[in-house]
Amino acid sequence: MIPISQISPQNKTILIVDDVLDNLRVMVSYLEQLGFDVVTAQDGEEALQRAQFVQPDLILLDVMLPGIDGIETCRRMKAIASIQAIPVIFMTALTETNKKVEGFAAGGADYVTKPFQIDELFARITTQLQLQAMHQQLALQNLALQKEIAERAYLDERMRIASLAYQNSAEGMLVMDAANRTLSINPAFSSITGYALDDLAGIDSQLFQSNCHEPAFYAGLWESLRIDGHWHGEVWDIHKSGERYVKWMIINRLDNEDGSLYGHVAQFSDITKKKASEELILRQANFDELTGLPNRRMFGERLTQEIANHHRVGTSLALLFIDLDRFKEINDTLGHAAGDEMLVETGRRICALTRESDIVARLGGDEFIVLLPQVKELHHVEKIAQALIDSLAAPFLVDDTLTFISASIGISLHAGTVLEGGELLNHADQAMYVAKRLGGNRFSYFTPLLQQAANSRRNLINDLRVALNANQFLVYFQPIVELATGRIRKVEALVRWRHPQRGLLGPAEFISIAEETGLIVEIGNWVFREAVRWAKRWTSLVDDNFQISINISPVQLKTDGDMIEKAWLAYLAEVDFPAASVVLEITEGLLLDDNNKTQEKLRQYRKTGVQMAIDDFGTGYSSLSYLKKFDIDFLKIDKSFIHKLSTEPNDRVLSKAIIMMAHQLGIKVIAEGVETEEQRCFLLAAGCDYVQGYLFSKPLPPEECEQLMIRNSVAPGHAMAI
Ligand SMILES: Nc1nc2c(ncn2[C@@H]2O[C@H](COP(=O)(O)O[C@H]3[C@@H](O)[C@H](n4cnc5c(=O)[nH]c(N)nc54)O[C@@H]3COP(=O)(O)O)[C@@H](O)[C@H]2O)c(=O)[nH]1
Repeated sequence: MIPISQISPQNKTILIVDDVLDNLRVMVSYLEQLGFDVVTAQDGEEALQRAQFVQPDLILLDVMLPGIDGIETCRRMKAIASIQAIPVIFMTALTETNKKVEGFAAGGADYVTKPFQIDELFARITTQLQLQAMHQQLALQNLALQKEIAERAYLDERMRIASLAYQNSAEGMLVMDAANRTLSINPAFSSITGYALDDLAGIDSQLFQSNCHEPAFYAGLWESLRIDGHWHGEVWDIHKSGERYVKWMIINRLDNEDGSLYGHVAQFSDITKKKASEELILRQANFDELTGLPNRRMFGERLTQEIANHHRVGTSLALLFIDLDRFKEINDTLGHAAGDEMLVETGRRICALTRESDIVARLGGDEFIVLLPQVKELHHVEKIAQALIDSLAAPFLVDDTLTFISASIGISLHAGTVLEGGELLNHADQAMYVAKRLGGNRFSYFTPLLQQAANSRRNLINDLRVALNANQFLVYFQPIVELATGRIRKVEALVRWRHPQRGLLGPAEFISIAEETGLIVEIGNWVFREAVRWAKRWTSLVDDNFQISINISPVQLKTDGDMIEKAWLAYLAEVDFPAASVVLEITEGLLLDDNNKTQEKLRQYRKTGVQMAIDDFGTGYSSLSYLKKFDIDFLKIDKSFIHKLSTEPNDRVLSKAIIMMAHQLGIKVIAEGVETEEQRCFLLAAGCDYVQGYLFSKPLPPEECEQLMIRNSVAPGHAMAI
């Protein structure tokens, strides 16, 4: 409570509302003498405006006013938020007793009766000001109190949430004092470690010291906590049951307000299962499931490391590529389980003959590899290779049966020259094939000659990559002649590569590389468009039944899923060339391909109207039943067959039989490689439909082929060779 004596008129403003000017003058002069600031108003409306504008500390309000009286003025003041707290003292006449009661009801704080004693007026003013000051003080205290309550509630809520999180966290938590005694643990701690608070309370927890790690590990941990106040990492620990587990743990130092150590808080999660599954994934990615040996991926990594090492240290390293001879037969005759058993035993025998520093891996199938990282003498490599061959030639006991197998080993050496791992492996692979070609059960080195072939192959691959954009491909055409009339009815498109250094190359020199590298897809698409472009031009020279034969590689079919449906048919529509005028030449192998997708694809092509020819018939399975199944239009008897017609009576019989059976199946026959008049006559007599070969023409550049066709259309002949 502020004593009255402390209420000073200084800086206190009083609004006097009275319509009698004399009254106003007397009161203003008196109150100003006492030190108050005074403002005046002469009616209720003016009083309301001034009060809001001036914000006085107290209002002296006459009851009797013109317009709205003092009671109503007070009532309106109490309804205005900005001034409703200002105390109002009514000034009443002696006779207005009833007005006093009304004044209190309207919100008045006090009253003075006119004519008033000056001392009484002062006493009432200061009392109201004092009360006002007390109200304000109380309001402030109230505000502070409310703030404190809100803060406390906020802190309580935070504590509640923290406690909920602590109790329900999936991570184990532990709080320790400065002497590492356990103060508190949460339920997850107990479920991960098996320990309850009673087991640990007050005891030096030794939490971080299960001795699963070397002492230096724990020393490092404590050192980090001491210096950084923080540590995190993987810790192996022992569950109360005695089982080992691994956890991911974060430890933080807790300080008192003065900076001294309070203790530590540790939180951790059990990562044993996660780690085990990570290890399993890593194992599956890097090791062969059957033999447990490193797989191709891991071997590749180790080889790269060893080559880098080799450059640093300057030693030689050797790769031994081991492939079992006739392993397929074992699988086919004894079954895959027996094959697997042999592979496991093969891995064991190889490991038994190598040192720990050597790397043994299974690349897949029956291919194993040994890397000898520090080769000092060549004869040492040979000794190991021979020992491996001898060991693998020893009988295997599979299913209580003694089984024999042998191995071919290719050796590549890395000494001096800078080679990449893949290249080294490739060399060993090539050398292994040489050993195989020599009969197997032996080893062979990667030689300079093989090296030369490998280099030239690599160059050819590089050249092939740019050949298409450099317009180096050409299409030659070879006529296919109707035997009965001697007329050219079809031409076969045959690709050529005009190599900038090596001249004109035939497909035998680059198609297999194009297939291996996948470039055959782009090349094949280009050949198709080029062939169709010329064929369209030639249809008018021959007739509407004129056809263009285009070779298609199995790789094209397998790589570019909907090549024919999309690109080729769209091109035919674009240039308005009928699908039925295109014959796709495929090999018999494709029909026998177990892959349902390939077979389905062939059937779909057939539905588009494109015709199908089986190329090189007679060199493979020669299965006529497949031809019917796939609705084949033409069968091309292979040139090797035709070339032997004059010398091999059996081939003559077979050729006749093939032609007859094909006709019975509604398939037309084309004989390839017809070089002599004798062959032509025989084929004519045997009822063959078409012939193709040097007797009529070699494959020709398009312009020359066109000239030949013009001549042939005028004078069909038997021998047209130019
Ligand atoms: N995927 C693709 N493969 C293609 C493409 N172009 C060709 N090829 C394949 O290459 C094979 C060899 O073709 P090529 O060297 O052009 O040989 C052809 C003829 O020159 C040759 N032939 C023709 N007549 C005779 C002959 O009387 N004697 C003889 N010794 N050889 C002759 O045969 C080849 C054509 O035969 P074929 O294709 O079997 O009808 C070629 O076979 C295709 O497989 C291509 O664009 N894509």
